This record gives sequence, structure tokens and C-alpha cells, in this order.
Amino acid sequence: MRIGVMGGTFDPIHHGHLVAASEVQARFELDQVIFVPTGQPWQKTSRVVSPAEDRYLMTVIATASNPRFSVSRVDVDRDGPTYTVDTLTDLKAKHPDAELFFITGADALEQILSWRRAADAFALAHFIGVTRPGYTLNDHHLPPGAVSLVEVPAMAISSTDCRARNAAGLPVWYLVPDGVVQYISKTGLYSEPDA
Ligand SMILES: Nc1ncnc2c1ncn2[C@@H]1O[C@H](COP(=O)(O)OP(=O)(O)OP(=O)(O)O)[C@@H](O)[C@H]1O
Ligand SMILES: O=C(O)c1ccc[n+]([C@@H]2O[C@H](COP(=O)([O-])O)[C@@H](O)[C@H]2O)c1
Repeated sequence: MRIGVMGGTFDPIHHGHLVAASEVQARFELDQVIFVPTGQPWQKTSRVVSPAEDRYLMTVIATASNPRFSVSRVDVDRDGPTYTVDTLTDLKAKHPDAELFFITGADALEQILSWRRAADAFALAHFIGVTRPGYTLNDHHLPPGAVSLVEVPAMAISSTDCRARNAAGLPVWYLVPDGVVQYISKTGLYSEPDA
């Protein structure tokens, strides 16, 4: 079994995340991709992150129609800051025979050596770095063979921009899945600028 793991804060999940996961699923012949919303993303300190349950529910809504996509609560349910080494350890325990592939955008890949116990995370999964508009994708700083680099269709979308657009009364239709637009409208998430 080959399992992709797409970690993210998903505040909100958008089509950049979904296209990246879909492209990697097809190219690496993954049986499934598990989306893992963060519990407490310790490196996103510059603003207040939305409640984990809202981010989890939006991720479920966004992925529900794809039979190869699912969502895990491992990070949402673990207390304390979210570290990928824990995410991968928990998923390995649930899927002991699986080969894990951790998917990250070019911006996250740049930061990866600042992650907790990064070397242990590399031992638990093969990492796949994907292109993202505005960032340069490279693995010069990473252990040889630890990462594959993949070009995915360019989606110049960020969660920051989706939140800002919603707060400004601009549409987020077609940037995020329809159900997520409706969830944001129903809950009033992002009606104020980032705090
Ligand atoms: N448009 C995109 N194209 C490719 N990868 C992306 C894109 N947006 C996010 N990613 C990747 O998805 C993962 C989760 O990203 P995250 O949830 O932080 O979204 P974000 O749009 O970067 O959020 P924010 O703007 O709040 O920082 C990261 O590995 C990130 O690099
Ligand atoms: O392990 C760490 O120390 C670590 C530090 C920052 C980010 N991550 C993971 O990287 C993924 C993308 O994070 P983010 O903050 O860009 O949404 C997500 O799965 C995070 O848990 C992991």
C-alpha cells in the first residue's frame, strides 16, 4: 500500500492543496492520500489560527467526493504543537505495512530543516516537494534521495488570500470547493481581517 500524506493548516483548504494532492496521487500511483489538518501549527505564530474542528470539517467537505482522499484526525486530536514526526509515527502505527509519501509545497520545503526532528521525519516517509507559484522549488539543503521534486499545475492561491478576500467582501468561489464557500458563509469564519 502506498499512502500520500498531505499535511496543512487548511485555514481554509483550497484548490492549490487539492490539485497538488491529486497530481502526486496520480504520478506516484498512490492508493490513497490522507489529508491531515494541523492541531496547533507552531510556526504560524503571526496570526490567530481558526479552531481545529472548523479546519477539519472544511477538509472533510473538500475531499468527500474523491474516493482516494480521506482525512485523519491524528494531529487535531493530539495535544500540544503539531510536529510532522509525530504525524508520521501515528500514521505508520495505523498502517504498518504502508509506504508513506509526505507532500509539501515549495514554501514548506524551504523551512523543513527547522522542523522538529527533521531527520527522523525523513526516515519515516519519502518527501515530495511540489511547485507553488512565487516560490523556488529545490532540495539543495536536504539529504540526497530524501525528496522528490514534482511540477504540479500552477494554482496561485493561498489560504491567507482567501481569508483576506472573504473579509473584504470579495468572492472565494472557484478558489475553494463550493461546500467550503458555503461552510465559510454559514459559520462567519474570516468575516474579520486576520488578528
Ligand atoms: N497553491 C499551492 N500550490 C502548491 N502547494 C500549496 C499551495 N498552497 C499550499 N500548498 C502547500 O500545502 C501545504 C499546506 O499549506 P497551508 O495549509 O499552510 O496553506 P497556505 O495557503 O500556505 O496557508 P497560509 O496562506 O495561511 O499560510 C503546504 O505544504 C503548502 O506548501
Ligand atoms: O514538524 C514540524 O516541526 C513542522 C513545522 C511546520 C510545519 N509542519 C508541517 O508542515 C505541513 C504544512 O504546514 P503549514 O504550517 O504550512 O500549514 C503541516 O503538516 C505541518 O504540521 C511541521
